[in-house]
Amino acid sequence: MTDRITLTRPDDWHIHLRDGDLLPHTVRDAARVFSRAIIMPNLVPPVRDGVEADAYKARILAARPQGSGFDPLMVLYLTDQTTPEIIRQAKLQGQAVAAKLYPAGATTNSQSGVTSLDNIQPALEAMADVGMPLLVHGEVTHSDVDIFDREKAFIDRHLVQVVERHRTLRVVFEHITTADAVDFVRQAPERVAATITAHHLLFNRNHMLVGGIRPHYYCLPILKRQRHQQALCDAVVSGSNKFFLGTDSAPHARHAKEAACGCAGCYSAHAAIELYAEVFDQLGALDKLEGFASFHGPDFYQLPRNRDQITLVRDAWMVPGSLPLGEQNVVPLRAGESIHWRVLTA
Ligand SMILES: NC(=O)N[C@@H](CC(=O)O)C(=O)O
Ligand SMILES: [Zn+2]
Ligand SMILES: [Zn+2]
Repeated sequence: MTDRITLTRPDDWHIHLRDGDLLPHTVRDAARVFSRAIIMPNLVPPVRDGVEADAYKARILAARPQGSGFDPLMVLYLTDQTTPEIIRQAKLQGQAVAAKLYPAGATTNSQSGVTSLDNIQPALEAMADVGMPLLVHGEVTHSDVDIFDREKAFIDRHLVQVVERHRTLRVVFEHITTADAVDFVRQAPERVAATITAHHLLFNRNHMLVGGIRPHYYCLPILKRQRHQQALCDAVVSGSNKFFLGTDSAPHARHAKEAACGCAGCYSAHAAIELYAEVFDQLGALDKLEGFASFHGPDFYQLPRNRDQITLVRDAWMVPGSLPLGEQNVVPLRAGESIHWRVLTA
């Protein structure tokens, strides 16, 4: 049994840091282990252009712990109004590394999202042209589509066409949750990849719904049945470079989740790499963790791999029942339970 593993320092290719007085807490948790992170732009109002990305980046940098070299990689939020000029300018100025498609109404703070893909064709053409990857929250929003089928419907109705139509566009299918998404990404061209969260590897919808409803497991895309969880695990164990780490750590205050209409999002930044280590360990695939966490992401984004390393040891610790994040309390993943791996601090 392996009790210790050393990895090239990982990055998080999908995280929500939020803003304001949450920032010092979310940035500290992300920067604890990750060297870089793709910063999701779904603020209110969202990060719509290079100037807004620069301003948000400055707030993140100001919130870093002393001495931290944490590097936030900024992302534009596509709206019906996003022009090719906005894309070209942000790329030219180095203000954003990617742009994110939120179908309007699909998830938290997606009110300003895209109402029809027709509206962003010129922006997508510009992205393909300048080499700016498209990041996708891949769920349809039509009320006639069951919430458990929304990811597959998005592939069939939209993603296939986007990939076919824009032949040089690089695409990251974010936080995939189904066997259908795994199959789609596998058979797609090299320029199509996906992030996978720790919680979609660890849990299925039974964890959320059997024996009582557990709002802290509620996120979007929603946890699916076990067969899909297994397909995600198979994808990471395969070692394919098309799959990489993106926590989708997304804090919501306890009162906003433990409510009659609770918010979607799980907080995992307090223990992200530890939770992934646990999954890979359970799958007997600790040797595949470094590729997934530290190599496939930078390779896809055409960025250098990190040079330094972290070490994880098999050593259980208890996660607090709740974490103070600024004025708010957040119930993190594994709250009040133990995690079997720990990061060795130098
Ligand atoms: N994943 C979630 O359930 N929530 C995210 C938004 C998102 O990534 O879809 C959030 O911002 O809270
Ligand atoms: Zn999303
Ligand atoms: Zn997200």
